Amino acid sequence: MCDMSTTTTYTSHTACAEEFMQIKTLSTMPPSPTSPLAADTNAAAASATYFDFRAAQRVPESHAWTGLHEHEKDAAPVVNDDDAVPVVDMRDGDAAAADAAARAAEEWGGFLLVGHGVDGEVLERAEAQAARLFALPAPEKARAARTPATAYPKRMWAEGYTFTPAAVRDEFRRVWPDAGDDYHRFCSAMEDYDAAMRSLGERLLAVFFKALDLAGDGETERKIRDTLTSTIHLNMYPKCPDPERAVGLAAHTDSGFFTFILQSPVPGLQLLRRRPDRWVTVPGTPGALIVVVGDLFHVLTNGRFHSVLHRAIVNRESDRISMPYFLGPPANMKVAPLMSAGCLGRNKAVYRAVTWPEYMVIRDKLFGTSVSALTMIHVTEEASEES
Ligand SMILES: O=C(O)CCC(=O)C(=O)O
Ligand SMILES: [Fe+2]
Repeated sequence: MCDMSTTTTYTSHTACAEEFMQIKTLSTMPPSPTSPLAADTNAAAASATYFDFRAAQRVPESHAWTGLHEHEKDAAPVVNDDDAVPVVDMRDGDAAAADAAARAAEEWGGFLLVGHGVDGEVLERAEAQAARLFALPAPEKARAARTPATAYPKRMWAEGYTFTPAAVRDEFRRVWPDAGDDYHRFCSAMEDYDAAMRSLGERLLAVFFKALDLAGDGETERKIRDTLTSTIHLNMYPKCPDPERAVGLAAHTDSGFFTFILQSPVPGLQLLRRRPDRWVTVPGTPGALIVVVGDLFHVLTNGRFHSVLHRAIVNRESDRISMPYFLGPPANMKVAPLMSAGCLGRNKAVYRAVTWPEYMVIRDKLFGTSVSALTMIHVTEEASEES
């Protein structure tokens, strides 16, 4: 539990009110893969539950999902119509990038980020090292692997790791106890990836603040920027003999502020586009990073930026690796709508202040239902009038 006496709030929050449009949740939200707070990397458990995807000739019942492809657009990446995933180019200049980011975060909750200036060599090395890790023999790589989420009725077609960047050297000594060259190469690639993503996160935060017309509020921005916490996922979705029956990662929203996803050129990430609801595949764009808005950013922006349901599908031909980098607040920080966030016509905060751990408790309780945890911290008009 967190000590409320040390809890601080980003802003005071008076309200912005307008009915929050509840996202139609198609599936449940995972308690663990998207939460830095619930990562279980228990070595014995991971080894005991290891499933050998490479040997699988078919998708067993334990991994067979139904109702996965119930939407109009499940097919190939869409590149040139209304369902083309928006692109934000940081080379376009602050104002244009902020405009594009605002539109994308409002309408989609995610976008492709290009012109971000991150050294391609850092990204390639991180990806190559992740691929080397996944190529290790099962007993070795399983020692630091995440255990499959048991809350789901079925297992996903994926394996992976969850760690905070500061813990990478401790965590991966379990895979490489001799701390030899492979270990050092891996760790330094992850540390460089962390440094690059953190600094990009700080730059994107400035773009978002401009997008929200908050560029003048340097103090709040600084407070958020200086306390950002981060978590890395390494996800591997092996090629699958029957991709229609399997899911790489079930539909969920990320719980923190925002996520950068480095994906190999093999596409697989889908964003839920709303009204009418349909899944849109994000194209595998070399050099681009995918940005996904999370629930606590949805709260911070009073629902103006939209936390997007997303999922990963698998395919028959190729393995796919993704490396999400999650940014969020520290555990003791209360997150509340920013008072002046140009709240889409709202003049009241529609969410109450929560810390990340408090929010995760609510999310976990709702797991398996179709109710979004955001609705549980939604403030009714009466309640906000009283406060
Ligand atoms: O693999 C992907 O592209 C998505 C991963 C993801 O959404 C997550 O780890 O939360
Ligand atoms: Fe996610």
